[in-house]
Amino acid sequence: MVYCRRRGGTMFGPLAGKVKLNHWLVAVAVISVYSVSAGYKEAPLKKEPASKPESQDRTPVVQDFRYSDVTSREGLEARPSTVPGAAIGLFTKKALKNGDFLGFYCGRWVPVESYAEMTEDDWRYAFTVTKRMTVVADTINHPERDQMAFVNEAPYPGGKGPNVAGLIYDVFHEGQKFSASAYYVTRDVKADGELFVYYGNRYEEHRKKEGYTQPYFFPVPLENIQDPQSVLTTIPSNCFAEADR
Ligand SMILES: C[S@@+](CC[C@H](N)C(=O)[O-])C[C@H]1O[C@@H](n2cnc3c(N)ncnc32)[C@H](O)[C@@H]1O
Repeated sequence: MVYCRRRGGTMFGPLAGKVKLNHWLVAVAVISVYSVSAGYKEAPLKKEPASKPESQDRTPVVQDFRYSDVTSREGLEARPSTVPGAAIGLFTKKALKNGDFLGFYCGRWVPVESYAEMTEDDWRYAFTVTKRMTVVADTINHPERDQMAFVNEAPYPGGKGPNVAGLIYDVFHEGQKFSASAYYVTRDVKADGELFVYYGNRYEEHRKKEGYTQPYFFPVPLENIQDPQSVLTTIPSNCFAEADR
C-alpha cells in the first residue's frame, strides 16, 4: 500500500542540485495536501499488505504502486508550439483551472554517478527530482509516458508567463519514501491553450544556445491542488525514485 504527500521541489535544469521553488509555493503545496487528503479512497486493485505510515504522515492509504505508462491527465496534445522556434509544445483540449494536476515528469532515471555520461540534449529534457536522481524524458520513443517534457517555456516578451509549475510529489511504499516531479496548472487555461513552465535559472546556458530568453519567474500561489490519484487510475511507479534521506 502506498501513502502519499506532496511538497515543493526542484524545477527543470541542466545541473545537479537544481533551483528550489519559491518557499511560498512550497508552503501552499504542503498545506493543500492535508486539505485534500480527506477525499482519498482505497484503490480496488490493491494487492500488497498494509505497511505502517511514518508517524508524520497524515494521508491515508490510496493506491496500488506499480508500473504504468499513463502518467498524465487525459485531453493533452503535443503539436507545433505557438512560440516561434520552439518546435513542439503541449496543449490542453479542455479548459483547466488553477491547481489542476497535469502529469508526472517521467523518463529514464540517471543516478548522480552517471551524470558525466549525459549529453547536452539529455540535460535539455532533464528534471532533477532528488539529490542523486535525474529523470531524462524521451519524447521520441515515449511521447505518451514522457508527455510533460513537451511543455515549453512561455513566449517572451509578450505572453502572460508560465501557467504550469513542477512540484515534488512523494509516496510511501512499505516504509520507504519515493519522489516524482508533478506538474500542476497555476492559473486558468482556456481550451486549446498552450502550457508553459519555467525551467529554472540553471537552464540559462541552454536558452542561450537555443536562442531565446526568459525572465526570472515570480511564482504565483497554487490553489486547491488536485491530487494526482483523483486523476489517474494508477500512480505510475516508474516515474518515482527513492527519495532523499
Ligand atoms: C523540454 S524541451 C520542450 C519540448 C520541445 N519544444 C520539443 O519540441 O521537444 C525544451 C526545449 O524546447 C525549446 N523551447 C522551450 N521553450 C522555448 C521558448 N520559449 N522559445 C524557444 N524554444 C523553446 C528549446 O529548444 C528547449 O531546449
